[in-house]
Amino acid sequence: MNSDEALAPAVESILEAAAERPGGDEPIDVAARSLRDAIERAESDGRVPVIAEIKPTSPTADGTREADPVELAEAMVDGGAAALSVLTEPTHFDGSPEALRRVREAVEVPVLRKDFLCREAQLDVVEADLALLIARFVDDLEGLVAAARERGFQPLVEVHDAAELEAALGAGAELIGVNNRDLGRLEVDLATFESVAPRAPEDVTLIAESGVSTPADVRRMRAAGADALLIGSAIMDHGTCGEVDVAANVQELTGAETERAGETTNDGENA
Ligand SMILES: O=C(O)c1ccccc1NCC(=O)[C@H](O)[C@H](O)COP(=O)(O)O
Repeated sequence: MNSDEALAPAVESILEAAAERPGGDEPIDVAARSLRDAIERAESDGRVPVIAEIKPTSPTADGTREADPVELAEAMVDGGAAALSVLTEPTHFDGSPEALRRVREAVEVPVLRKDFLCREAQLDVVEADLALLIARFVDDLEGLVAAARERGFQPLVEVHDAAELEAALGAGAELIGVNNRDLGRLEVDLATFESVAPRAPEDVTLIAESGVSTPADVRRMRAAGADALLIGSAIMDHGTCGEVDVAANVQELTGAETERAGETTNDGENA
C-alpha cells in the first residue's frame, strides 16, 4: 500500500479478498493486441477511443446486470468500442477470469483485465492484452510492470494524483490511467484527470477512467488530453430496469466528437 490515506470500507474489503486470491501455476505467454493501434484505428474512423467495460456490478452500482459477457462484448464492439475491459474480480464486481477468456475469444479488439492484482503470480490466471496495475496498491510497481511485460501484457498503470503519476513514470509505465474515482470516499470528480493529465509527458498514452457518463463528459476529458476513455457504469446502465441497449450507449459516447445536435453540456447549454 503506497498511501496512508484511509480507504472506503468497500475498497478495504476488495483488497483483503485480492490478497487471498491464488495465482496461476506457470507464467502466461500472451500475444497481445496493441491498445495504441486500436486507439489509432478509432481516431482514423472518427470514433472517440472508448474502452468499454463489462462490469456486472460494483460497490457503487445500483443492482447487478446478469447479461452474458460475450453478448455485451459483441454489442460494445458493434457500438464502436476501440477496446474492452472485463472485471475479473469475483466478490465485489461479480466478474471472473472465465468471462474474460470467453470475451477475448469472441472479439478482435484488445481486452483489459480489470482487477486488483497485488503480486506477480496473479498475472498468470488468464490471458489478456492489457493488465491493470493500481499504483496505490502495488508495493513493487516497477517489478510488476516488468513482470507483466515479460508475459506479453501491456501494463496499464492507474493513478489518482501527481505523486502516483511520478511513481508510474518511475516504474516505466507507458499507458497510464487517471482514475477520477477517489478510492478513499468513492466519489467521482472529472477535475482529477484535468489536474493530473498536464503533468504527463507527451509520449505517454493517457486514459481517463471513471465517472464519464455523457458525450459532454467525453469532450471534457478529450479537451484535457485523454487519448482514450475507460467507461463502465454509463454503458452498463446499472440503475435501469429491463433491457439496455449497450451498443447504442457506446455509440453515443464514441460519437461524442461528431454527433452533437441537440445535446446539452454539463452547464446545461446546447453543445
Ligand atoms: O466502480 C466502483 O464502484 C468501484 C468501487 C471501488 C473500487 C473501484 C471501483 N471501480 C473500478 C473502476 O476503475 C471502474 O470500474 C472504471 O474506471 C469504470 O468506471 P465507471 O465508468 O465510473 O463505471
